[in-house]
Amino acid sequence: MDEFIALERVEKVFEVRRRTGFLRRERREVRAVDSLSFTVARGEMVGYIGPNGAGKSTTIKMLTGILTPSGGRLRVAGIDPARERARLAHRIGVVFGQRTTLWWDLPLIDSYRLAHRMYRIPDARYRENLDRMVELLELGDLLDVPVRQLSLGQRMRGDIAAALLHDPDVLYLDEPTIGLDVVSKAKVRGFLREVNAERGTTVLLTTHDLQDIEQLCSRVMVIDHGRLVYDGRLAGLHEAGESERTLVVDLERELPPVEVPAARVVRVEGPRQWLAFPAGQSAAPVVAYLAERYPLVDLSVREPDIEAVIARMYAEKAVS
Ligand SMILES: Nc1ncnc2c1ncn2[C@@H]1O[C@H](COP(=O)(O)OP(=O)(O)OP(=O)(O)O)[C@@H](O)[C@H]1O
Repeated sequence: MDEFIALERVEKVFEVRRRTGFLRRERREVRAVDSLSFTVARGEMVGYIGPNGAGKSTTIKMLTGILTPSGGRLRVAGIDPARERARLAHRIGVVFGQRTTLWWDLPLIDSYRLAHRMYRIPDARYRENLDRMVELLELGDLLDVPVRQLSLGQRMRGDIAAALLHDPDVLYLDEPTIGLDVVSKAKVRGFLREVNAERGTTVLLTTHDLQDIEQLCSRVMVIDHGRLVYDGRLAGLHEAGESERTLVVDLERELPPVEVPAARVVRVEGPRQWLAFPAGQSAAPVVAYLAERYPLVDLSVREPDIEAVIARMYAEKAVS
């Protein structure tokens, strides 16, 4: 397999100083990315998802060379991004849904002319690419409009075109459909599918919208606390099953597994028992039932792990 993006035990540790008193400061390490390994083949479209603070942006920043890893080995198109950021820039395109790389006060076309010069795109290729983008992203009427006057959906299409004019081999998309209406989302997704099929562009997509993944990516990676917790087909996440929460109960003494409707004992350790129950259901009836019949000392509820959460989110999306 042609490994276009390769990470081997990549780490990123931030040192943060926190004020803990009038003159006291505490140093703390945040392990944003922790021994992360994966490869992406040329032409793959991969979803990269996880909860807030999971380490997604940090990964993308290392892949573009903005941040240097604290450890491990990272390559994009055979290039070490942190060492050869300028050379890599010609091979990658980046789109941030929350920020624009376009010139705010200038007509859209001026940002493209600048990219033409900056990336030294051959004239014929520039014209060809621009024409194709204008056609596919319906930018014709927008080229002479100052960027600040564009709607969010128009601006996003403008940004995506800007990221692709220099024929990058890989495209990083960070929330490309955030805030867009249904029609604009469909346009952006349709275009990305087209670009991937037509040019074989490798795409790494970060999103909180699982429909982006569903419609674009055959593979999804889930990151949590800087670690890869799932890598496979989206259907696999789906099949990860009905997610469950866990009620941990401490009884006065060791007892046989408790019997509670709509919950089942999954583990017993001395007087402590673990009960799984559907995540969508309140813990209150289970707790009330237990409290009435068993000598309870303490209890706590554990949320499902990220895979299960994402499986459930996906299941809900699929139904709605
Ligand atoms: N420059 C920094 N200095 C210190 N800590 C940082 C820095 N950048 C990120 N972090 C921390 O690293 C962790 C991972 O952050 P990151 O932005 O990569 O997460 P994310 O998955 O992109 O989250 P979100 O979905 O909210 O954008 C977080 O705990 C964050 O607070």
